[in-house]
Order: sequence, then C-alpha cells, then structure tokens
Amino acid sequence: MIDTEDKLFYLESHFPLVDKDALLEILVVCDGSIEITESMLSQQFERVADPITQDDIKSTKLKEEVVNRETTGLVVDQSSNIIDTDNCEIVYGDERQIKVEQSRKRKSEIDIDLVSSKKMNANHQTSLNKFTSVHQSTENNSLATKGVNLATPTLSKTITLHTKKEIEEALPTVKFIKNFLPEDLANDTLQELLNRKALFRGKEFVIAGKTKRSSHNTAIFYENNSDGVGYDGEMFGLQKEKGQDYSSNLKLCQYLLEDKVDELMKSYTKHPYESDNKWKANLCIGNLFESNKNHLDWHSDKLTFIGPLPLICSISLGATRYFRLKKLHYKEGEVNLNPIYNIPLPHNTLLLLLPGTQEEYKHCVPTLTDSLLDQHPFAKTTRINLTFRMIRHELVQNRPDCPKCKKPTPLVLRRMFRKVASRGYYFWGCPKSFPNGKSCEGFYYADFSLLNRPEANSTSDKLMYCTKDIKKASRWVAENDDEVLNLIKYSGDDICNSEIESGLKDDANNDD
Ligand SMILES: O=C(O)CCC(=O)C(=O)O
Ligand SMILES: [Fe+2]
Repeated sequence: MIDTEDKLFYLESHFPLVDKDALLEILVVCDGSIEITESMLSQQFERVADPITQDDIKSTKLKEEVVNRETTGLVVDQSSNIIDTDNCEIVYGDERQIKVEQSRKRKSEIDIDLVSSKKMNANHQTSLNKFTSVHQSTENNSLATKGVNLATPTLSKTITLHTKKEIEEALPTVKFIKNFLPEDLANDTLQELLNRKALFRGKEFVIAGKTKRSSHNTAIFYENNSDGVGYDGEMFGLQKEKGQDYSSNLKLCQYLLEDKVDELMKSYTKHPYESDNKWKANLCIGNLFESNKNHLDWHSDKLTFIGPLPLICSISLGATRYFRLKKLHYKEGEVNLNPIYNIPLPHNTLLLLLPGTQEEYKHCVPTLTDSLLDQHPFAKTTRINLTFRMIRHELVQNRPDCPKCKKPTPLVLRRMFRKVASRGYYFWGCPKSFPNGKSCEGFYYADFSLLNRPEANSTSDKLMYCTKDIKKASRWVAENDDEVLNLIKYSGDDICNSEIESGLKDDANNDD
C-alpha cells in the first residue's frame, strides 16, 4: 500500500518548489492519483528528475533561490507577499523555517509562516504558498480548471513553546515532563539502543516503479512478542518486521511509565471508547534520527491497533530535536488561528500525548540547522525517540476485512475530520490502492458499542466493531470543537447522510 505520506514524499522530491500542503490538496483533487497529480504539476513547474541532492541543487535554478533564502530567510513574490520558505524542499525542509525563526529573534517567538487558505472544488481547503512565488497566471491552466485558486495568501504562525506551562496551556492534551527517567537509566537505554542501531530500519516503499526510503529509521519492541497477536510492522510499512522483546532497560521504562500514567489517571475520567483496563506500555516504536537531516513527516498515529482515543508516551533520548504539532482542521478563513507549535525535546524528556491528540492534531519532527541542534555528550547528533503505546487486543482480534476486496484485506481504523458534518465519526477504511492511485472504496463505519466487553478478547467476530448504519456509528467530538457542536445543536439528527458519506469519501481518500 502506498499511503499519502509516501505519495507526498515522492511529489515533494520532484516538485521541491511546491508547498507540501498544496501538493496534498492537488493530490486530493486528483483523487489520490500520483500520475495525474504529476502530469498536472509538470505543466506548470519544472520537475526535478530524481530526489534532490545537494548536487542537484547546484545545477538548478533552485540554488539561486536557496542562496537567496539562506541569507534573507524570506522571499518576496511579485505581489509583495512574504513567502515563508518552510517545507520548500525536501533536503532543507523545515530547517529553513528554523533559520527564519532564529534570524528574526522576535520577543514573542512568533514567526510568520505563509499559508494560503484557498477554495478548491467548492469544498476543499487548500494551502498553496509556493504557487504564488513561482508565478503563473491562474487562467486557462489545468489547476485552475480543477478549481484551484492560486491567489490571496493568508498568514499562519509558528510558535515555539519552551516551558511546561507554555506547552500545557497551548496544548491541553499534551503533558511535558523533563528528566523523567533516572539519569542512569536514560543514559543506559540510549547507549544500549545506539549499540543496537542495526535494529532500526528505514521504511521502504515503491512509488512510480522506484524504491524509496524514509528519512529516519524505525524499530519495534514488545512487552511480550510471543503473545499470539501476530502483530507485525505492517502499520509502519516495515513488512515482515516482527520486532524485539523489551530489554531490561525498556522494561524499566515501561514500569515507570505505567506508574506515571496510573497516577495521572486518578484525576481523569475515561471516555467509554478508551480501554477499561489499566494503561499498559506493551508496544514501543523506536525512532532513530542519526543526524539533523533525518526527519519524520506530518502524520497522526494510526489507530488500528491502539484504538480510538489512545494515550501515547514518548521519551526523547540523545540530541535535542523539535517536535511539531498542528491541529488537523481549522475554521474556514482562520488558518492564521491554527498555528504550528514547535516544542524542543531535550534528552530524557517525556511527552504524554493524551486521548484526543491523535484525533485532533498531526505531528512531525522537522529537519534542523546544525547551529540549532543541541548535541548530546555521547550520542552527538543522534536522537532516539521511544513511543510507548497500548495494543488493544480486542480490536486486533476482531479487525474487519474489506467488504469489497476479493482477497481478505484487513481494514484500517481512522477518524473523519475534514468536513464539519462528518467530523468525529470513526471508520474502517480499505488501505488498498490501485495502480492508477485510486483507493479501494470498501469501508464500514466503526461501532464501538461492544468495546470493553470481556468476551471480545476471546472471540474473532470480524463485524463486532462495524456497522453500515450511520445512526449506529461511533463518533467523538473534541469539547472545544464549536463548529461541530453547534452543528449538532442546531441541526440534531437532520444532518443528511449524503453529507456524512461525502465527508467519508474525502477522509478515506487521504490517509495522512
Ligand atoms: O520522534 C518523535 O518524537 C515522534 C515519533 C512519532 O511521531 C511516531 O513514532 O509516530
Ligand atoms: Fe507519530
């Protein structure tokens, strides 16, 4: 399966001057077809033959632009809009943004990130910042005929949060704890994992006939690898990767985290979709960033194995890197109120991503400039991140197959967020995509009314958490999501099914 992140990775490397959000929106307009997106973009932008390397940059016009940005951090387009250079190209990516931030040194630590808020196809929100800088009349070109409007950019912000107070005030579903592990355990775990670097593998995917590799490497660890779940690296694109049992250091991390979560849960009321059981750190995904050039793209963590409203504990070891969070949706025209939050994560920091974080936010680890990277005494530029999660066995055992595919194809649990009318509904979508880039349309709405029933652990009823009836579908709406709450308040049950179905289609075609 090629997911959206992979498609974007490919498109970004061939169209480095086009903003990633814009690429995503065009991909949506093109129904997820990489071929159509590529041919459309090629009509307007120079296509870089292969993923950009420093040598490629030397030989293209891009060099000029990069040098320009290196010195000023900003580019001014013909219409005098400031064009932020964030995400401009895959090699330098977010590093430029950080440079911009550094050079501005604003008291408020707020810097400007240009994002265009656009209308496409009547309903799509799009952000097309680089388009304005790379010229083009919007008349009579194929993007325009697709409904893509390239004018009038608006501003959004990047806000760097340093202290616990700043972080937890801005992000109510995030907890930040410095020096979480005893110092020796943090250092020993880091050293152990550095010694076992070979366990960390790149995610590989084939796109347009070429094998690509993710920028950072991943390893999977389990509390008990032989628990019969048959859980593998499928969700991470690490085919046939069975993972390792926890080492004694990882077990100690697990116990400390479980105690911490236990303590936290005393003052917390669980939602019925969360597990009744005590939180268990029975799965750990390790991420290795050897240098400041390794990054992890925007994503929300997949829910298939960890269920709705998961709690994830993320421990950072080694070099300090930025972790970014951004809301998945914003009110039309209010992109400027949807900032990107930048959180520096020094060695031995614990970030707790509470229930709702995966549903409402996406996150990433951007590339960095050398000057901003706080090296670790012995890991130097290397950062290892450990994200501890709880596998929900009842979901794994009763995971549905696609009702459309002939060959049994396990579905993937996701939540709709793009359209207000459908936001919050969970659904099981088919991960299969066809050579033309279109996704299989097989799906069920998720019905969690039987979640947490003890019998679910010992059965394998593939329809246990499925329904085709929207009235039975499970939905979770954030308590501060006024758009959805108002719609429910004023239209009640009158929201027509066709709107929800259209929302589903929109979300199902985009698995970022
Ligand atoms: O490295 C990090 O801090 C984030 C890792 C992450 O997002 C993931 O494993 O899904
Ligand atoms: Fe993640």
